[in-house]
Amino acid sequence: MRIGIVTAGGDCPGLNAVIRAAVRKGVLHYGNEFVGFTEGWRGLIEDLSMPLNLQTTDEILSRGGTILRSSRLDIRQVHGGYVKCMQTMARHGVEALIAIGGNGTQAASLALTEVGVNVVGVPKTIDNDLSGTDMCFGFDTAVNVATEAIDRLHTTAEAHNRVIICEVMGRHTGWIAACAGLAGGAHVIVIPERPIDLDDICAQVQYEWQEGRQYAIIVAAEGAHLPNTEWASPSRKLGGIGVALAKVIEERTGYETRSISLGHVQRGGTPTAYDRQLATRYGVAAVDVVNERRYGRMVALKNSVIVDIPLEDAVAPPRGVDAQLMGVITALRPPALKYSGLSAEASG
Ligand SMILES: Nc1ncnc2c1ncn2[C@@H]1O[C@H](COP(=O)(O)OP(=O)(O)O)[C@@H](O)[C@H]1O
Ligand SMILES: O=P(O)(O)OC[C@H]1O[C@](O)(COP(=O)(O)O)[C@@H](O)[C@@H]1O
Ligand SMILES: [Mg+2]
Repeated sequence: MRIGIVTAGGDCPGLNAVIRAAVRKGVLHYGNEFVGFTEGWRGLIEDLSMPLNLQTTDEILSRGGTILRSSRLDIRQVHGGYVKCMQTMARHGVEALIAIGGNGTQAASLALTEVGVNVVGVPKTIDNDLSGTDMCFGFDTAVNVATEAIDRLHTTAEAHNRVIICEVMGRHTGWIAACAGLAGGAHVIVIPERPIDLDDICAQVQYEWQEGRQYAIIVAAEGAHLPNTEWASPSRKLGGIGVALAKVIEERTGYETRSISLGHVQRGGTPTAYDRQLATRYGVAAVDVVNERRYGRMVALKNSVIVDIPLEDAVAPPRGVDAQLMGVITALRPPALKYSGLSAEASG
């Protein structure tokens, strides 16, 4: 059987590990042949491809990004987009497609499945919020990068008696903020699942001064909503919430506040060992499902075991930070803090 592979949406570390594993299992155990469609769905629409075999996928396990490149090109905006994808697959003699991507990619895969294309999905999003799976590869790497940054921010914040805000990725959900914030000992964690309560944040910051620490680290997911500002809408352009928060926190508390945004540093570079092994397990499972001809499925991690689920389950609303993790965050702070207005020592 000839199988196509595509990577679409934002990249994340581990995409190459999935590709390598799928190709190795497929070639060595099923006699499959592979073709890689490049630049996301553009590759299928415009017939852009590269050979995938044991040689072209050698030595890519630890490499970040994707040898297939990626894009957010929207098939729905291309006239006859789905038909063009089918025609490209037919031209290459491809019977089935492995689509590695997030909610958008899985939605496109579902639409292709509905018009008769054989697709198996592999879950990918740095935000770790894809429905139907407990974990996406790339997330662990991002959490490690963010944690190291937060560790470093502690010492410089302490040296200058400052509040420092670290803005991390997380469009709809705050998994990176929550996990890196906990791992890095952040004093405040701000996530999109809960509207920002400025009084509460300022109260937590003041607490760090009252207790004698005299500095504070805030980790904020870039998708967090700041009510009554341009950062209120869930559909706004991402980026900038840290700067906005820094201004208002400094005004309200009187403490000098800085903000940094980690941005795409979180998505670049080599995957952690955890992400390499998870991505490899997904790649092997995907090629197994394809060879069993069980299409319209996405491989997933459930309770530490790789399973496969209907694509319909993957396109459900994003999976937010769960109540237990929220409970851990609140367990580490005093229960009833109250913002007492601009602090005397800061204003004086
Ligand atoms: N509801 C949808 N139906 C069909 N295709 C979609 C849908 N949403 C997104 N896509 C396609 O999937 C691509 C990747 O989606 P995007 O959200 O950018 O990345 P990801 O797959 O990581 O979520 C989009 O550019 C678009 O072509
Ligand atoms: O790569 P872009 O287009 O700048 O998008 C950045 C955003 O994409 C994400 O990395 C994840 O989005 P996807 O899962 O759709 O790829 C967000 O966390 C991030 O803020
Ligand atoms: Mg998406």
